[in-house]
Amino acid sequence: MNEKLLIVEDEFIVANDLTIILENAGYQVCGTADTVESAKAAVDRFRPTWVILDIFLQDDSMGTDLTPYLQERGIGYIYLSANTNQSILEVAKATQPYGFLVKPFREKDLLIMLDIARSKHESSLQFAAQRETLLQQQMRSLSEEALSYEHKLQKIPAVFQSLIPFDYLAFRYESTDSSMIKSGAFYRVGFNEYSVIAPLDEQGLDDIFFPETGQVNSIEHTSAKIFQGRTCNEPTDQQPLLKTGPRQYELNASLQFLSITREGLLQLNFCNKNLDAFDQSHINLLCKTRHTVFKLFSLLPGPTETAGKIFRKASRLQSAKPVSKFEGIYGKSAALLHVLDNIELVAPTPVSVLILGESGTGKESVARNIHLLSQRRYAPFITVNCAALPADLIESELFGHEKGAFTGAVEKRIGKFEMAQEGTVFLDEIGEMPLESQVKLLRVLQEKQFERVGSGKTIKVDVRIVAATNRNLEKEVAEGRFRLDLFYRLNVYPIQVPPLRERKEDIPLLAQHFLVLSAANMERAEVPELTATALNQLTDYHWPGNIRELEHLMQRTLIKTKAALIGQVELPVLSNPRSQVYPAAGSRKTLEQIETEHILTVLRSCSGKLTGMGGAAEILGLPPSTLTSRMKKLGIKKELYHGI
Ligand SMILES: Nc1ncnc2c1ncn2[C@@H]1O[C@H](COP(=O)(O)OP(=O)(O)OP(=O)(O)O)[C@@H](O)[C@H]1O
Repeated sequence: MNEKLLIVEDEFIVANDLTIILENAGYQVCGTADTVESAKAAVDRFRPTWVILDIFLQDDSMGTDLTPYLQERGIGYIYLSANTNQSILEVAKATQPYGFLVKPFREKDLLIMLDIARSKHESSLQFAAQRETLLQQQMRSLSEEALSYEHKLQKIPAVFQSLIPFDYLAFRYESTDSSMIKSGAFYRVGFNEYSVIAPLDEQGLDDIFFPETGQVNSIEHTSAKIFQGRTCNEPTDQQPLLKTGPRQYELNASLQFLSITREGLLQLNFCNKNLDAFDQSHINLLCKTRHTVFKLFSLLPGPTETAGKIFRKASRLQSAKPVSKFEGIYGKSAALLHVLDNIELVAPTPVSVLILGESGTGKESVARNIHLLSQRRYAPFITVNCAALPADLIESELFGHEKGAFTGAVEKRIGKFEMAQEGTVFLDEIGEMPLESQVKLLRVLQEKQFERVGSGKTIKVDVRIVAATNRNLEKEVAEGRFRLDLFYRLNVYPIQVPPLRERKEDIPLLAQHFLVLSAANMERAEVPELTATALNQLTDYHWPGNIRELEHLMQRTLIKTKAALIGQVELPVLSNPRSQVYPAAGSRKTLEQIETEHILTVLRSCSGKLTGMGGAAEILGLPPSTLTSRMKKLGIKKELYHGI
C-alpha cells in the first residue's frame, strides 16, 4: 500500500496502539505529533497522504485548526476523538473530514473507516479535477466567443454558478495604467436568471471589496479568502459586517478573490445567503484556474455604450430566457436554488448521492432529476422503498430469485438492481432498512456484483446509487441502528433539501402550480385564484408534511371551491399549529415528543383512519408505509388514539 499516515495524538499509548494496528494492516506510519505546530512540521517533512487527527491536543491546541493546512495540501484526514460534545462535533464536522470515529473504537471500525475515507478522497479529487476542467473550458469558450460586452456579461454568471455558488457576484478589473476600468455585479433571481447591476461606483466598491486587496502596482500575486458574517445587521465580534455590497440582499458569506498581474488587477466577490456556502475547495478551484479567470475579465471588450444602457440591455437579455432544466421542480427561493446547483453539479459524475430532508420535501424529485441530468438518463430509474421491504424478502427484491429458490418462488424474478442496469437505483427511506438487510446492500455496493437467490451465477451491475432519508443518519449510526460503513459508502455527496417552512417565498408559486395541476387532472377549465388572505394563511402555516401536504391541501381546496376566488383555505387539523407544535421556551420538548403529539392529534381527528382520503397519512402528507413505520418507532399504539 502506498499510503503514508501521520498520527496526530497527544496520548502516547493511543498513538503507539494506532501505529501497531495500522502497520499490521499494511499502512506506513511516517510519524506522530502531539500539537498543531509539530504536526505542521511533520507534514512538511514526511509529506503524508493521510492524517489521523485527535481533537484536543497538547498545549491546548485543537486538531481542527490543522485542517486548513491539510486542505491546502490536498491531504485527507479523519478524526479520532473521545469527545462527543455536540458543539465540538459541529466544529469538527464543519472542517469536512473524511470520517469521524469515537474512542474507544474497534480496530475493525478504524480500518473500514480508513478504507472508505480513501475511496471518498479519491472520488473528491476526481470531482475537483472535473470541476477545474469544466470551469477552464467554460471560461475559455466564453473568452474566445466573438460577442459584445453586454452579451458576454450576460453569460458570465452561468459560467461560475454551479462551481462557485453565489447569490451576488461583483467584479472589478483595472488595467495597470488605469486606462481601462470595468466593474459590475449580478444578483441571482432564478435558476438561470440574474439581474445585472450597473457598473459599481467608487462608493459602492468600498462596500464590496476589502481595501487591502485593492493595491494596483503591487507585486504579482493571487489570493482568495472566505468571510462569514452578516450584511443586514450591525457587526458583532462573532459576526463582522461583511463587505458584500447591498445590504438588502442579506448575504452571509463572501469569497473574495484578488489577482494582480503585470497587466492589471482583478477583484471578484462571490456572496451567498448561506453562511456555509464556501469552503477551501472553492478557493483551490479559483486559485488553480486564476490565469483563465483573469483572462476572461481582462479580455471583456471595453464598453462602447453608456454604462446604464449596457447594463439595461444585459439585464433584458438575461430575463428573456429563464431556463428550467429540472422536471417537476418549482420555486425560486435561495434555499431551493442551492439544491438545484448541487443537482447540476453532481448529476454528470458517477458518485453516490445521499439526499437528506424531512418527509415530503421533494427528495424523490431531486433523485429523479439527478438521473435525468446524468448520462444514464436513457436507462431505467428504479425506486426501492426500503421501509416497505421485509428483511426476509430483501435479497429477492434487490437481486431477484430463480424459480423454486424458496417456498413460494413459483416464478423466476428479476431484482431491482438488475432492472436498473446502466441506470440509477433510488434507495428511498434508507434509514428504515433493517440492519440485517444493510449488510446485503453493502456487499453489492462494494463488489458491484451479486447472485440471484438460488443461482450460483454472478451478475455484474453498473448502477448509480442515490439514497434518501428523513432520519439523522449520523445519530442512527451512533445509536447502532445504521452501519457506519454503509453510511460512508452512501454519503459521498450529501444534498440537504430544506423544509417548506424555510422557503416560504416558494409557497405562492407552488400553491398556484398545484391548483393548475389538479384542475387539469379534474378536467376543470377554470383555475380559481388564491386571495391575499388565503395566501397569508398558507405562508403562516408551518407545513409539517412539506410540499406533499401543500399539494394535497390544494387538491382538497379545489374540490371544495366552485367560485373563481379562494377566500380561505381549510388548514389541516391545527388552525394555529405553531403554538401547539413549538412549545414555549422553558418547557422544551424533544423533536420526537413533538412528532408523537402531532401524529396523535391527527390520528384522533380522523378517528384513527390511517390510509385513503381524509386518513392520517394523507393529512400528514406521508406515504402510509412511512407513517406506520414512524408510529412503530415512536411507540404510538392503537389504544393511544382509538376512540378518543
Ligand atoms: N419543488 C417542487 N415543485 C413542485 N412539486 C414538488 C416539488 N418538490 C416536490 N414536489 C412534489 O411534492 C410531492 C412530494 O415530493 P417527493 O415525493 O419527492 O418528497 P420526498 O421528500 O421524497 O417524500 P418522502 O420522504 O415522504 O418519500 C410529489 O408529488 C412531488 O412531485
